[in-house]
Amino acid sequence: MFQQKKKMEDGVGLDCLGLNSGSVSIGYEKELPGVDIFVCTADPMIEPPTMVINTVLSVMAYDYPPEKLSVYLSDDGGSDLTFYALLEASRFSKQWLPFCKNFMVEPRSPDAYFSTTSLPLDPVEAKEWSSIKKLYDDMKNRIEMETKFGRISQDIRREHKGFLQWDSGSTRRDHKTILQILIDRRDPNAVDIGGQPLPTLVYLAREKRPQYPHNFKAGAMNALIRVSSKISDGQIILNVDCDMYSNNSQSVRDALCFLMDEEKSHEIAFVQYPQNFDNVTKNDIYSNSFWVVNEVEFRGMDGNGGPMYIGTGCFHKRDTLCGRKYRKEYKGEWKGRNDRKVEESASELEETSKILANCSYEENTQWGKEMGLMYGCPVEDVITGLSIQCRGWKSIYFNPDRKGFLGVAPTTLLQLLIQHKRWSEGHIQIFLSKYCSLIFGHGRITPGLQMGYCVYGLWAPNCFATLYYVVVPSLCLLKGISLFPMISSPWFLPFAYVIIAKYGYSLGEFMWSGGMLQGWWHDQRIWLFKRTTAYLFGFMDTILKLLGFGKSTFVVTAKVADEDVSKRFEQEIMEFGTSSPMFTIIATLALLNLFSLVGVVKRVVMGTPITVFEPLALQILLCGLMVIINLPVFKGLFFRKDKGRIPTSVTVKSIVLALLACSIPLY
Ligand SMILES: O=c1ccn([C@@H]2O[C@H](COP(=O)(O)OP(=O)(O)O[C@H]3O[C@H](CO)[C@@H](O)[C@H](O)[C@H]3O)[C@@H](O)[C@H]2O)c(=O)[nH]1
Ligand SMILES: [Mn+2]
Repeated sequence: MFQQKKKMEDGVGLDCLGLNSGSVSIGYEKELPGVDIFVCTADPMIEPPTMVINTVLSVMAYDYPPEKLSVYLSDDGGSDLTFYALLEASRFSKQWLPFCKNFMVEPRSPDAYFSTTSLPLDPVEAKEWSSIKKLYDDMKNRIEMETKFGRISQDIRREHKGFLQWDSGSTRRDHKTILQILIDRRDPNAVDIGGQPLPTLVYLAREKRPQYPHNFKAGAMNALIRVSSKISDGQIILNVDCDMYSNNSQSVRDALCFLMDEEKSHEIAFVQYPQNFDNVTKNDIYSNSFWVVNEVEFRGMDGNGGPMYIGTGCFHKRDTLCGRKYRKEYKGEWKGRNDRKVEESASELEETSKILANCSYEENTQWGKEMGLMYGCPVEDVITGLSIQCRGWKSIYFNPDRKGFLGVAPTTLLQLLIQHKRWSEGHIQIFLSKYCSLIFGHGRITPGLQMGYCVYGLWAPNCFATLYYVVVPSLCLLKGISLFPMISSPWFLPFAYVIIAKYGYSLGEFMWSGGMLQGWWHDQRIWLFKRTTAYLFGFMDTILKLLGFGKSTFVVTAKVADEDVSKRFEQEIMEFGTSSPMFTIIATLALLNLFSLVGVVKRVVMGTPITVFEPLALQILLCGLMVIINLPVFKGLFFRKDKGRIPTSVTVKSIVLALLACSIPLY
């Protein structure tokens, strides 16, 4: 079964275990475990409530028995706007879910569906399609109207008792736990327009107090784990970011094929889908596609014990996420534990569960250490996954043709660099902590996986090698100092081999994984920018933290942009626009190489014989490539008039810095 399911990735759609709908073995239907789905959001301004509820609706509409499905929205923004949007979604789901099921809609995020399909030909279907689209548009308008005002009107407040939980004193960072069960599957009235039951839907904003660290997404997830254990206690937990809608209504059943497999499931802790995005443009100038990560690196890890946990699109067994250690005897054991009966009424449940999301609940417990997601690391997901694997569990990477989840990738250069700073910082922190895959992982995970983690763990220190290569050879070129062997020397061969093999392989790997030549070139540019800025800052911040300065942060990636910024993203024009120190570094490095190249050209024009340049050939090549790859930077510095250009202050700073660097005497 197991191997067969894996083969599905290659398009051999096999219906393993009979779990997929419409299959023969109805018997399995009864055995299906409860699935709790956690959606995390943190800020209604940069994660618009309409986007969040599209994700919620897409996971509510999974092809899975609704009485076994519960969806929880964690709102770290503690915003009544998000709550209002969720309330609207709970009403709209009564039409949307039956529509999806009757017409086999795909994808089941209304926004994504209506923007990719047009009016169906069949008249019956067309009528339904138009009426549901109108309902959706009306709802979206209502939500956007309230979001624009930034405040919920009194009329709407009166519609639901949940709004009473926002009292005058509550702010984002200081409020008590807000918990509302919007749909209770035990309620006989919780049915859709066709009379079918609806999945449970819960809104949670855990308590926030300034004196308690809230531990960002990890803290939110742990509160969800506890609250859900009281309300639905699904044995499987799916975790998605608020922008990652479900693009495939079969994903739950697919994941269960691994998690319930008769032979192997007892050793599997989680099933991870890759991160894919639906806003990637044709040539992908910010290299958001992760071709090589998804097709090479994660498959490699999969073959060595399993991929990392990357925080979204991941199905966990509740037990293992809560700290359970692997033991051989577990085989076949967990299936028996089904459907705990909850006696309390919805409002009683709300009151008793609220306590579990209070700040003080975790004091003197193992939460954040041995239980749930681990605290203190900007990539809480990766360190948690690693510790699960070190407890003896395996994981599965599943990447079917029809993508399981689609999210929103960064649309400006700065957003991208900030995201990568967080990631590189998180990975190096793990590498330098007691959880280092080489030390802690020794004897616990396979050597292949130990090394696999190092690829990411060593991202950050890589900045130094890159900085050396983009600065020193060019400066030496300017001064006429040769660093590499002559082209005619046999010592040139190893250099030529490394360069050709490295870049030839990199291009090949990129294209085998599904990328294009242009995309690869953009990928090289982004690697350069990431290494010289994001990784450098990530490394420095880590060192500062190790020395006791600075504290953990989590800068949430924006999922919306101004109209003209989005337009430039569509047109694939690189977005600078703000004066960030990262841009000063990028521009300075570009100019420094430009000046060196100009220096060479000047000498040629002045009549210096070409032979003089032979010992400098590799440096000229490197410097020339640096100038070409930085063309968008020069455009941003000197040739653009739009708001996305490099700001004048950055231009001035970088020119001064580059000139200073060029005037350093080297002997
Ligand atoms: O205090 C916080 C901060 C963030 N989030 C949520 O965490 C998710 C991820 O945040 P985002 O800004 O989108 O970060 P990304 O860089 O896109 O996230 C990737 O990397 C993170 C770790 O760095 C993981 O947590 C994510 O799951 C993974 O998708 C979002 O849904 C946020 O709403 C919270 O719930 N609380
Ligand atoms: Mn994200």
